[in-house]
Amino acid sequence: MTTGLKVENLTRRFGGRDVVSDVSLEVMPGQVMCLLGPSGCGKSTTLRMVAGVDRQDSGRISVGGEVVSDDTVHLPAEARHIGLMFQDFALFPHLSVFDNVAFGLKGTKREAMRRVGELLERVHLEGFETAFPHELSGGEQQRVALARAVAPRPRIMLMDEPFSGLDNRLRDGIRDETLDILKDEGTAVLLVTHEPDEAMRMADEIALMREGRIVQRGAPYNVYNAPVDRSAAAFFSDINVIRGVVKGALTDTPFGGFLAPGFPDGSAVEIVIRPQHIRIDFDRQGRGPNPTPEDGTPARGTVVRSRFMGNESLVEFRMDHDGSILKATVPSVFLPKEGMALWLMIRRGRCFVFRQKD
Ligand SMILES: Nc1ncnc2c1ncn2[C@@H]1O[C@H](COP(=O)(O)OP(=O)(O)OP(=O)(O)O)[C@@H](O)[C@H]1O
Repeated sequence: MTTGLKVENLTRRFGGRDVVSDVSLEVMPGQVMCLLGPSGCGKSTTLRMVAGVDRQDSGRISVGGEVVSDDTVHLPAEARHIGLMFQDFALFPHLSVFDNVAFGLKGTKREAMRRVGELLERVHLEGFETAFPHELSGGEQQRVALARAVAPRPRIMLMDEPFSGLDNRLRDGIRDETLDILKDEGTAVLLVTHEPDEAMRMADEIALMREGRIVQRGAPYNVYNAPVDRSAAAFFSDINVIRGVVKGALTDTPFGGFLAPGFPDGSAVEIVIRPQHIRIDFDRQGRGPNPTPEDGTPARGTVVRSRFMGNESLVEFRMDHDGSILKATVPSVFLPKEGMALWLMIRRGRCFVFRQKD
């Protein structure tokens, strides 16, 4: 039994298509789980079923150890002890800040005043009690929405892209503030986002979704550093792909051999490398650095384009050996001229080898 949220084998069909397919997950109190995936992969549909505004075709949802929806039971949204925060967080425009936050509270007026006061202080909006939503900035409205959602002490908080309406400058602060409050309250949080950065920043655990299924689950560090396949790797950053065929547990490429453990001889594989794991070295009269076990053999390319991205520079190369394009990022400023020849090496410990799919 879990005191948080438990979802078992949830499936939802629209027009004969499984939009959510056999999704299971568990979120403990005080934990943040992010459903991360591209548009249309079924994240919001999953959340809507948990919220109780849509019903699954099969599967079970439990909150605090109590079944709230399965084949026989189906509690309405308001009986599930769930808080909601969506992108269009829609405060009640005709109610003051105080009344918005107090809206879902039961109990005496005194208790409500204490709870609202405590939360407005927590979101740095003390003194705004009598203001109306239209008098507040977007960030302030969002903080009222947070206070309102948290006020009745829901066991579960469901959030669907809750910060996407805010500009970047506000967003980071409000994300952190929201996390702190939800952790303090011990709420189990299920958050939907299509932005990997948001998921990495907020989640204790990421569930990566694709075409209605969870394809990978784990701590942000693990999902980023041990993707299950090429698409999972590509979801988090640009990637480079080098193809090859396994021979004697090694894949031979212009960058030297790559270990391909577990792949039989003759397997077509792809070696996936993130741009930050390519090492760049200078050309010394047509010669590059010596091969090393960590970085393999250097291969030469010429700069096609280089761009400054803020905290790093992105350099694109056309490789001498096959004309393919490889992308490398370098911390800070490195903007070599177009046409310059440089040598590239690939960090062996940081690349992934997958079976070639197409
Ligand atoms: N009520 C519905 N009737 C028919 N199809 C639906 C319905 N609701 C969702 N879908 C379809 O289910 C799929 C998944 O939609 P969903 O909104 O869950 O995706 P999502 O991952 O949340 O995407 P986004 O980030 O764009 O909101 C989509 O193809 C959508 O068109």
